[in-house]
Amino acid sequence: MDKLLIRGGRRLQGEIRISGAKNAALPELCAALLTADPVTLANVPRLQDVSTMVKLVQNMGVAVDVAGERVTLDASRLSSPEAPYELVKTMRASVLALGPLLARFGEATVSLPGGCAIGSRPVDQHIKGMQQMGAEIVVEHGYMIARLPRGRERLHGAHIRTDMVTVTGTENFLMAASLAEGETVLENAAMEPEITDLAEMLIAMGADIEGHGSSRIRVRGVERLHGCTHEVVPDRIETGTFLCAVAATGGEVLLRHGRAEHLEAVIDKLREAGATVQAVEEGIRVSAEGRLAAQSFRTTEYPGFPTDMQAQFMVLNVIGKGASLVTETIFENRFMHVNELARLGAKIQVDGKSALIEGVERLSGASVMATDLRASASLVIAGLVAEGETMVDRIYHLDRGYDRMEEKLRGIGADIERIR
Ligand SMILES: CC(=O)N[C@H]1[C@@H](OP(=O)(O)OP(=O)(O)OC[C@H]2O[C@@H](n3ccc(=O)[nH]c3=O)[C@H](O)[C@@H]2O)O[C@H](CO)[C@@H](O)[C@@H]1O
Ligand SMILES: C=C(OP(=O)(O)O)C(=O)O
Repeated sequence: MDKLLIRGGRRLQGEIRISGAKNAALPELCAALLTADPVTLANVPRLQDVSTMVKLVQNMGVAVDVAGERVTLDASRLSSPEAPYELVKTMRASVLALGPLLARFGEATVSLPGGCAIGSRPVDQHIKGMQQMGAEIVVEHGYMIARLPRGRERLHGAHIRTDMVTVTGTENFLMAASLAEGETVLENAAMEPEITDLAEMLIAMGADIEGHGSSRIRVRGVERLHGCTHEVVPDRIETGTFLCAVAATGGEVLLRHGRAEHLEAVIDKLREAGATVQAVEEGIRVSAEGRLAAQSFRTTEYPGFPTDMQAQFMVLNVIGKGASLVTETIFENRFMHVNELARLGAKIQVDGKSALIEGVERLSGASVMATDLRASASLVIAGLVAEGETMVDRIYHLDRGYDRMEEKLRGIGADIERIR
């Protein structure tokens, strides 16, 4: 199992190129199932989840050609509309196959994703929404088995109001509604930039969508969608992770292609902490010196502070001046990094949904274990500032969602190597 060895204490200086967003690329790979024409995605990040999604659609019979960051998919023929447990268990986003399969082929068998390290993560809203659009769904032997009633060829439009804001739920409904008969209105829709990016791709395929980026989206179904070429939006969470890394170590870095307008809640907190963050033509420029001021925050849906940035920003608080309170409102178990950060010298007390952090002047290197994707990223940032050596184990979590993170960090002066 690969590990990362980090020798902390280096300033970060230079330039990093931000990759395409994992959480946009994954639904967009599934959107290729909606058409018999070839679809090309550009700026696809090279990471494990993308390889898993490619495997998932190949397993259904989709022809996929991967050429660096360009992926072309041809779903003209499908052998089996199924997402098996073996693939779904490693990547929850596999549930995104449900909407497109049902919409185009009228049937889908998708393994229930189950829980993961950060929480229970049910898919009841996905099921309810698809049922409202006319699908018959039974859950048996750990699978959602979905089909259209006898005599029906397409899903139908519906008025869907989810009980909570769900990102992949909104994406599943958007894809399904694009090929459904009639109009669908999504209330309480997620507003994340990845939703907007997916909607723009679907529009380029011929879909009729209005209101994406707001909490009310209207989709008028069309009979067929055609191929397109679409460039995946830059990854705001990768961008935020590197912003926090530079703010923690000190230095000056340009994050090429980073989009400040997608990260306002994080950037506001970084500025309040004392970092300089500027939106420039090429991306985002960040610089910081010395200890910053700890910042309290609570995670909420976009445009609030993203839960996917909670663990990384917490490191700034751990080494920041003063006390801070971090509240996680999206997932019930997203403080797995706390005990590992404590091994490096962090002072954090968790009480239910909140973590009370008392800033310390220094961290000292130790062996730590990654427990989930963003927890891994927080341990890497902590390792970059800790004195001495930090070994981060189980970095397969990190590889799931970061495109060659250690190479990018080495490029800006970090002392970090992968031990195989
Ligand atoms: C591939 C992808 O894009 N993943 C992101 C997506 O995950 P994902 O789409 O899985 O997260 P959701 O937005 O659906 O989850 C939000 C909350 O709703 C709950 N819920 C959701 C659906 C459902 O049917 N029932 C239910 O109870 C979840 O357990 C969670 O507490 O949004 C999360 C919240 O921004 C991010 O952390 C993930 O990085
Ligand atoms: C939680 C995340 O991803 P996923 O939904 O794929 O588990 C994440 O990207 O931080």
